[in-house]
Amino acid sequence: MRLDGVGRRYGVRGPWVLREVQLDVPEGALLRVEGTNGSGKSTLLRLLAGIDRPSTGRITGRPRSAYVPERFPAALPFTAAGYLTHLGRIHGLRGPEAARRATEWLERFGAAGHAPTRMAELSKGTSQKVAVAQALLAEPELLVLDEAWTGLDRGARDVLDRVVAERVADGGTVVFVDHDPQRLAGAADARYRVTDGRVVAHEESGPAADATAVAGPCVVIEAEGAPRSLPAAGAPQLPGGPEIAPGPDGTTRLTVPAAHSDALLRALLTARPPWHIRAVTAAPRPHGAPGTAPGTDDAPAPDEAPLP
Ligand SMILES: Nc1ncnc2c1ncn2[C@@H]1O[C@H](COP(=O)(O)OP(=O)(O)OP(=O)(O)O)[C@@H](O)[C@H]1O
Repeated sequence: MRLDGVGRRYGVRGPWVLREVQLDVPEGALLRVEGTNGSGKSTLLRLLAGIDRPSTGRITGRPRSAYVPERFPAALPFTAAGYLTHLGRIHGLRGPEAARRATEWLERFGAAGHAPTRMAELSKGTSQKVAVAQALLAEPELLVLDEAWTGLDRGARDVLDRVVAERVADGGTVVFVDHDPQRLAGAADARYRVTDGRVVAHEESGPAADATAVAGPCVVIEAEGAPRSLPAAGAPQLPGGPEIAPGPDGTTRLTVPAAHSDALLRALLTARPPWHIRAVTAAPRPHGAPGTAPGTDDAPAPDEAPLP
């Protein structure tokens, strides 16, 4: 999909919220959109999802899209399962298949018990699970998530992380906004910032950053996944060649120079089956420094401080 000279303003005399936006949205990519409150992120996402039209410019090549809005209209005259089944039918699914998928998604997000609850009576979090499920029902080629994690409990947030990784691994595209800078940390293929009505790409770290990375700080990733999908000791074929050791509670601890942590997180999230990231922490000493042997049992505990 391509946005060419796209602008959007609300009302013929309203200020331009977006101006001259040039953006390529490739297949099989995860794109993060950032910006301050009111900068126009939701406006951009609505245009991408096709539920709003540009005031000027063109959008071409739109794939089959689904959207989780920032505010979901919860007071609808349906039960949770009834609403999802209804939407599944609108998306062209046959009744039984729509009902099956509705149940499946509610189960996956831990909301199966609320299938017969009327939408107006759902808690905010459960209502948000329905909002996410409605977007996933029809397996969209482009999934647009506007703060979709907000209000979800931890289990459901983790499920949504995995679902995003699965969609991208299957060749779909996901565009998301989230207030948590650690959301899907390192997994995004590109990050864009909406600022002064423009959509600008974030600069990625270049080769110079990589050159100094090995001597720099480390990151410890605690993850859960299929142990046989990673080698038992050092893994040069993984980004950054992480040191690998058993972590707490059956997790695996991967220690990698900070400059490679984004790429490693992406590799884990898009592995088949995807790994579940339990924690990402800064390591106290440089990777490979004498006595630190990151990831081994006698290594000093990593700092608990979250990464910046
Ligand atoms: N339907 C609308 N009618 C009029 N103005 C609107 C409408 N939607 C958004 N705006 C205005 O467009 C600007 C950008 O809003 P938008 O919701 O896109 O920003 P945002 O970056 O998503 O903000 P936030 O981080 O607070 O969610 C704001 O000034 C907002 O008031």
